[in-house]
Amino acid sequence: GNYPNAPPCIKGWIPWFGVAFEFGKSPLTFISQARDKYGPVFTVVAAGKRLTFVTLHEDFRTFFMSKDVDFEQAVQEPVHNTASISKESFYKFHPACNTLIKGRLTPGNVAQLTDHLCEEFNDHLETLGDQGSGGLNELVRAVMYPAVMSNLLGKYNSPGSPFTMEQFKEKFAIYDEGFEYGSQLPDMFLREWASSKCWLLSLLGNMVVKAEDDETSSESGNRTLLQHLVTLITDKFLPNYGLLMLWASLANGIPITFWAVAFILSNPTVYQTAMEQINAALKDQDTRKTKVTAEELQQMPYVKWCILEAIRLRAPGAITRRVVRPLRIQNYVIPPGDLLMVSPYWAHRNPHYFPEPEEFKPERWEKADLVKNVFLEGFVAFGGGRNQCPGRWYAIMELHMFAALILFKYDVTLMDPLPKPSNLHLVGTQQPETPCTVQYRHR
Ligand code: HEM
Repeated sequence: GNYPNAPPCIKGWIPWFGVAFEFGKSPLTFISQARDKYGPVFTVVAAGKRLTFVTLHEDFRTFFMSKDVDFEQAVQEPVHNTASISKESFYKFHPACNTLIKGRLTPGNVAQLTDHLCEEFNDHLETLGDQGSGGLNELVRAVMYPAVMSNLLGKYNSPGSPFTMEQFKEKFAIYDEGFEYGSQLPDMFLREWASSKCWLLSLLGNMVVKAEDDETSSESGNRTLLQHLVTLITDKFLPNYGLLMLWASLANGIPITFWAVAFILSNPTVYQTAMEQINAALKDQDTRKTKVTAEELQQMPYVKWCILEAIRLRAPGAITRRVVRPLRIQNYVIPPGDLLMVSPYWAHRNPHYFPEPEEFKPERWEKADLVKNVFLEGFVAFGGGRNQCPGRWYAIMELHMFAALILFKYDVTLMDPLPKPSNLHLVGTQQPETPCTVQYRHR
């Protein structure tokens, strides 16, 4: 129409539906093929939406910093579909929500959550017993779901509560699995997904009541994220915001933990180097009641490199902004209304920034100034700008802690080859395509 300088546009032959089918089958592969064919900036029309992909690193600054793009306007509809929060409420509360979480999870505040998280991980790891075998993905979830929930949101399972952890694992898995479709489609097309969402919303309703009760008794320094949220959100959507926060805190962190442990175990020299550091830092510790402090984590920089390398290789498929005014990128003008997309997954496969990009090479992180919390150039797993992931310092600490603890306490062996990542999803990180069994024995 009025934008002759718009980027090349990929449309399907069925009007409106566009390339939704082809795109939906394997969006990650589709993006890289489209880039090869159409160049670094291109628009995909899928299910009535225009998604404009920006693939050159030099344009990422514009994506993160331009005043002509907007985060809230890009995610409002998906937020409505996935957490049933009204448009008015979202625009009213979201900016303060983001500021709140960012403020609660600064590197300094994260250090104060470390001891409690370690206790939780230790206790849940102990329930594995002396030896056994099982799916690594299931193992990671069984330990991390309850531990991270309790660490960030407070204990939810008040005695006599009808919500069990087993049910939670099942409902959350369905909700997370369908999150991408759920963000696009009305509930009526997705019965089972919608019912899991309802279950989770009542759980959050229950946790909010508990957080409000405990609010009066806890000192401000010890409040959980949920208790802070309770004082911020003053409308009826409080549990819904709780659900979003819960999803954000588990959806990427936990699958990437799986990948981090799997990468370490599948690579003998990496494993050996990591174990030397873990054993040196924790040498006199009890393997049954292991306490890893923030200082001890700092003595295991190689393990942290492994974590960052796993995050690099399994970064979210896409992040998004809404174009609100005509936006110049390369020689194109992107029309307002487009969803602007960056794929961290593909950005991290650019050999200019990450030589041998498909290789798991923790040493590449030696060059990053991690003490000053600076990542490697070209690393965008946590997004950027005002809406950069506020949980990133927590995420790194959590993954670092989990890897150190499980490897110190247990001798773990992979029984299956390292799975391939599934490329079914664009939102969030990739799940393993095949099961991955481990054998473990308490040290
Ligand atoms: C390795 C794990 C994680 C990865 C790769 C990740 C990645 C991301 C990305 C890419 C975004 C969007 C940023 C943008 O659009 O610029 C985001 C947003 C967010 N993340 Fe994370 N994240 C992780 C872990 C966590 C954890 C553990 C928490 C909570 C403690 C968390 C809380 C959030 C929240 C609340 C938002 C929304 C921010 C907003 O509404 O402005 N994330 N994350």
